[in-house]
Amino acid sequence: MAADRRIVIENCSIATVDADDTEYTSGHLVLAGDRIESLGAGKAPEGLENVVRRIDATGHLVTPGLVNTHHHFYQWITRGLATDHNLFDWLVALYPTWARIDERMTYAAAQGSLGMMARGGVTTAMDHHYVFPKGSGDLSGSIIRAARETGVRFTLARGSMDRSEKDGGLPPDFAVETLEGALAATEATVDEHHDASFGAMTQVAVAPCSPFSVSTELMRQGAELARRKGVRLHTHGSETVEEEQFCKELFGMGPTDYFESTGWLGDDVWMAHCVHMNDSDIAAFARTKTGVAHCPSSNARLAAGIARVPDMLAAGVPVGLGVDGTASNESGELHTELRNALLINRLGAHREAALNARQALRLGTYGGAQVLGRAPEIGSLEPGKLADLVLWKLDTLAHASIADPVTALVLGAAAPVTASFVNGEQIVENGRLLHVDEDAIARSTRDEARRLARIAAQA
Ligand SMILES: Nc1nc2[nH]c(O)nc2c(=O)[nH]1
Repeated sequence: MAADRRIVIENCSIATVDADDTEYTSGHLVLAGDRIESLGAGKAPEGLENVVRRIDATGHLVTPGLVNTHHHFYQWITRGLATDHNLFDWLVALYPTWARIDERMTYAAAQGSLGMMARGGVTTAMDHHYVFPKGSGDLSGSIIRAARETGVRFTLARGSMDRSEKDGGLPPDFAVETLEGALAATEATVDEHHDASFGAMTQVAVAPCSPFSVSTELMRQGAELARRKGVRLHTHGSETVEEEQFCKELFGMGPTDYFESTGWLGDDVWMAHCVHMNDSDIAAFARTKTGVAHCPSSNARLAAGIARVPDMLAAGVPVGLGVDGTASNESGELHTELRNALLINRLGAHREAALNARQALRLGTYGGAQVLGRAPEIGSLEPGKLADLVLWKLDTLAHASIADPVTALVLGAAAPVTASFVNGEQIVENGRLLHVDEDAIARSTRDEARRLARIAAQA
């Protein structure tokens, strides 16, 4: 949209998620080009020029677009398998299938994962992709293409594994890359796809998978590579008691100390899960501003435990929310994670207000932007920020009797998305994706899931 073309949204509740948690019961927003030009209480100012569209958003809450901070898109075509396993057993059951993915499968799975999230209010997504079978094609390119087509802002965390069974790791030997191959391919992906500019639609992070699937050398050199290139670092950390035991046996220390010893704490790092953290681990994350991708549904599905999010927030740790891969969170939705984060953390802390609705919304918006390093641009509704926002319909049977819109959004049923914008461009209307064919994606994900199951069964 040209910079002088304006969209006016009026008559809505607004939760800005700015530093003061400013909210308007009945307000307006003016979008100009790709930015939020102004917002406030009451009607938009009279006499605005070049208004190309006026949206009467009566009955809606407008929030910043949701930001997903941890996912594995390829798992969209292996949902519903190994349903009663803990993390290590689940991984061992699924690695042989995952090691057979190819470019067509990865593209379809990325379309499915992105489509499901975008329909539910996600405007910024990430994919931690760490399985690169030999001869499987341009997997990273196919994932980035799917993100561009869907219209969401995107971070590809180029993952890798090089510690297989023969080196004491968990993955089978045929599922991993070499140290040199993983580093070279990661660097090439950064060079080809990373955009460091304000408002970038595609960024790349360096993302070796986890302590039990990655050599210490790949952790160290991966961190050096990321810092040389000025990109962020991502990995799984402290997810289960088994991982903690693994680290103590192999490295003689717990996961957080191991990460610190390999250069993996810092304000350019975010880690998924962080369930098994003691006080000194949380203090180390807070001191270094290392971010956390909290994935409550996946942690429950894999019986991993409950991350100490209220303690992390109190200590000043940046925390966002993650769907996680859909082989461990079949719903694939982020808006339900707002509710699950609130409920699960109250259970974990045994405290009624351990996390409230506004904190949950902040985790899914500004917190996510912080951990992805995008907080100057997105995550809150403020003049000058990019126009990434969602109109949630709260005036139907599901929500109309709840007076407070943020409570309705977080604690109520999953709210319908009337419209969702990225850079001021609409990508969702009435819960349907505008730029891609949802029904065609449903068919191709079904077909690719079946093809993968067939190939894996024959291997
Ligand atoms: N929840 C998940 N944890 C993981 N650890 C690891 O090494 N891979 C995974 C994964 O796919 N999901």
